Amino acid sequence: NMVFDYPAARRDESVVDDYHGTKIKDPYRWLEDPDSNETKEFIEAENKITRPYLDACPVKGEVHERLTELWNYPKYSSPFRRGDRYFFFKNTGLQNQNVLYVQDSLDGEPRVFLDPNTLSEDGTIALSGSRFTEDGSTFAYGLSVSGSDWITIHLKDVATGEDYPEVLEKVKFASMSWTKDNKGLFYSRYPEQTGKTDGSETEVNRDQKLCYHRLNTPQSEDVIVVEFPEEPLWRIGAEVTDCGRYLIVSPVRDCRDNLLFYADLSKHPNIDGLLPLTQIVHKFEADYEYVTNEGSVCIFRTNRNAPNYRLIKIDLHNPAEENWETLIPEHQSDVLDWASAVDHDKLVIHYIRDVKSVLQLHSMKTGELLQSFHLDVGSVVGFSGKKDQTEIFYHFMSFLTPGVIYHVDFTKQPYSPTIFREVKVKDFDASQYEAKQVFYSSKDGTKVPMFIVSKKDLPRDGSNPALIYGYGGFNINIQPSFSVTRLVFMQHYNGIIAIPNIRGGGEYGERWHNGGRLLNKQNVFDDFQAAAEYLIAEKYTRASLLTSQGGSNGGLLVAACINQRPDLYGAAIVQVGVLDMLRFQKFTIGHAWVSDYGSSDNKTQFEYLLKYSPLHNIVAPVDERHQYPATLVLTADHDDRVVPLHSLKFVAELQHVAGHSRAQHRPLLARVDTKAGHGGGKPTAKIIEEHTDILCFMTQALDLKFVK
Ligand SMILES: O=C(NCC(=O)N1CCC[C@H]1C(=O)O)OCc1ccccc1
Repeated sequence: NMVFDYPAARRDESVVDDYHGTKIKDPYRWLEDPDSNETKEFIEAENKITRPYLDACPVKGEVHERLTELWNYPKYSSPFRRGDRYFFFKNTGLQNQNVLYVQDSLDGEPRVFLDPNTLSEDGTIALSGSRFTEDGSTFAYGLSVSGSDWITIHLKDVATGEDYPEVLEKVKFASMSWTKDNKGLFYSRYPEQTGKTDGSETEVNRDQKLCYHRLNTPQSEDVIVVEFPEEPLWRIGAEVTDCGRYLIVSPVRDCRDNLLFYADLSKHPNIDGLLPLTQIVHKFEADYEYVTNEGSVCIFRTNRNAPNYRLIKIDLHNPAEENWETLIPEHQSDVLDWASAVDHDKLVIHYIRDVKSVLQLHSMKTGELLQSFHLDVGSVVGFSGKKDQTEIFYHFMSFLTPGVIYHVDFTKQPYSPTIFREVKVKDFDASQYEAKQVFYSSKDGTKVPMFIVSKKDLPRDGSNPALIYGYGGFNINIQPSFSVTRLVFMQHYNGIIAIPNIRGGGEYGERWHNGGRLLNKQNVFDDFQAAAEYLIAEKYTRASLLTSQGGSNGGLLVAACINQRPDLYGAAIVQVGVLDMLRFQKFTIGHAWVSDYGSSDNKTQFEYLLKYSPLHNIVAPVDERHQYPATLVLTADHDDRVVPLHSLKFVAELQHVAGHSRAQHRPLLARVDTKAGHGGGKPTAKIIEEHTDILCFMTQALDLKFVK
């Protein structure tokens, strides 16, 4: 094995924090300053050892070439009507950013409406959020640079394609919603702050305001319409109702539960100051999401007294909870994932049943089931339709289906879906592969579902490399999806893909989320470890051929799991991970994550966090069996969702504690990208580079054979 000369990063033993009486050292605190020369030199030194290791992979060329040719298939979004035009996103295959097209009819000649690829040479400027006016005459769109969460909002005249002169700045986590008179836009923004706001800064995001922008005026004339000055960490969501009369305001303080207010816009034809709000939900106890309304009666999707979610009706003119009515009651096992009004009096409802998508049509008046739309095993990954439209489109995908877009025309009975568009991947024969779902037992006996995908008829003798991917948090559901990179791993390495739907996610509603957060967080790691043990016990693979992979909260998962059970994995891929659990809330939007993690400001939660925080639980391997798996930590300089300092401090500590141990032969490396962020909006070229490096890391670390 190559011996690694890890950078000798300075350890400042003088940095000691006192958490409720417990002293905790933080010797790499200096790595929290992204602008210091010392930090820049550290990053350079890390890339200097990682780059040669990855480039030494003998099959790097083949992997890159194979990823590129498989990636090169046309990708489409569902078409959507705005005003009297249709729009859809398309990528011919290798374009860095998807292109927005417009057509005058579904089979009309598509014309480029907005091509973000023209905005930068390297594709690092991405479209991030957009909203058409009700009449489809104006298009508000956000642009993000180098993967940052910060966007600037631009306004385009749809007929001429010309941008209005103003640009809205200091926007992040913005809900955008036009008034139905097409004259102005509600959006959320942060105040001017000292220092950079380009996504490379780590300052806390605070004091978000809801503003109203009149089209064709400078941002300086915008009006603050809603603010909660005594709650600097709240983010303010807002949406104009379908009828245009009300503004629904939903403040959120972390990543679950919101309050509800509304403003009656009919009483304020001139929006020139703070809007008087009527509060209808007064406590952070549940999620409430506006679906549609009929007059003053609004339909919300909520988990209030319904962990699997339900639809309720709230009359804004009589909003007390005792007057709320249930429109669609909670299903005892299916999770109500989203609902959308269509064709005036119907609702399209998406359920998740054992991690698979179910799509149904219900009556908006009675809630009764009208019909189901048949789906194969897989996921609905896109949808378009509106209350006043008589058609819908939905986009289906699965592990072995790259994408099918269905169309339902409600002007014709029966409502039967037709295939609007089906994409194929060159020389991919799905019949060579199989995707199945198994249920395995976790440490506490909980049954956890797991998808296993691979070539058919692989030997069950532990000789196959496997890749186990997890997330486990924030009520997020990891449903089946099509991935070219996983296809390369299956096709050319005889690899097995395993995706356990571990607790912390929302696959089984709020109970599943609660079972994997706060003081239950260890269940998430136990579920993941049990999945790895299952794969080994069932002889799908063996520890030395098993790679674990996760990003962000999933990066935390992978890092915590290799600390606790380094013997279970041959390699570990820790992408943009949350790794310093004692300090995450101090940077950018980290404070929003306390709903899943708790906070070190709370003694009980501190003691729990300290037990699994990746940065604080690195131990030197006592023997080769307990050496860390080959570990690749990835981050990027404009990640302002999970700031890079997490990865830098973690890899410095890992190299210091484990890297210098005689028992540690496997590499412990960091790959720090530039002009890149948390992942959203990443150009295709950068994605292919990164996935090539990950497959090359696995090839080198596990000595895998690439078969043609
Ligand atoms: O922080 C998150 N989401 C959670 C998130 O991005 N997390 C949570 C942990 C690390 C990282 C991840 O897993 O991607 O989004 C910011 C936001 C904007 C508006 C309203 C609420 C929240």
